Amino acid sequence: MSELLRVEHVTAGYGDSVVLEDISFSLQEGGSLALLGRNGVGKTSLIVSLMGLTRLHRGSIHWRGKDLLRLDTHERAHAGLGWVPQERYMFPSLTVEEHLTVVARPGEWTLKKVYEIFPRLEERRSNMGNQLSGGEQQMLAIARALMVNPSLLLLDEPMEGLAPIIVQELVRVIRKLIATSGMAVIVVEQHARLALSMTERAIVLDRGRIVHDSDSASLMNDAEGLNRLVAVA
Ligand SMILES: Nc1ncnc2c1ncn2[C@@H]1O[C@H](COP(=O)(O)OP(=O)(O)OP(=O)(O)O)[C@@H](O)[C@H]1O
Repeated sequence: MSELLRVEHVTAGYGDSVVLEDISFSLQEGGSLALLGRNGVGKTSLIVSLMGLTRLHRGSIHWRGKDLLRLDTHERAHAGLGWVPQERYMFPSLTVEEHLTVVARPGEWTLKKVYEIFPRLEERRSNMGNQLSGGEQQMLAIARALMVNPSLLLLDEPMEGLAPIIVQELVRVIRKLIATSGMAVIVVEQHARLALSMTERAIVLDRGRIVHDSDSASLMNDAEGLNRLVAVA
């Protein structure tokens, strides 16, 4: 597998304030990474930095060997970064199906295939964005990102605020995406064990720095370390 993303010594923030310091990691095509850490340590800031929405003070980001920093957010999306933000940004005046078709780009992911993995969205295809439950909105947010046919899916706390049964359903879908789609995934999650169970590798942030980098299975098996790093229940 070849390298998809390489982040080197990235220091970034908002205006003059620095919230990420000296971040380095890489991701292979089709790879999966859990991005963990307590509240406010910089997980979302790292995701939005990949999309070009923070101020980069130092460092470099390469995408398939090319300088990603030269591209604006829109161009990064076109290059294959599929971002599912924490806020789901549904449009009240569009139906489920319209949300999906307006962004569609050619590739493996079609309306039919997206409905296969999210049958609930097919049932709701004519409902408006504001007529969906939180879980359905999250499914639609992921489905919408898939319709763009990204090479990397960035999931920012996809399970947040969802009922356990919906969490189970989403975990099943995300596992399947990671295992079978050839698409790379970075998942930010408060539920550390859940994220570790879905991914190959994990990094943990603390106050804007990477304090742990390993394969997900070994962090999962290190209950004490995991508790120290992310204070899991
Ligand atoms: N738009 C912004 N402008 C200024 N500071 C921000 C902005 N967004 C986040 N921050 C600050 O950056 C730091 C990291 O926040 P971030 O949201 O990246 O952390 P997080 O790990 O994703 O937290 P959470 O789990 O609560 O979402 C925090 O101190 C936060 O206050």
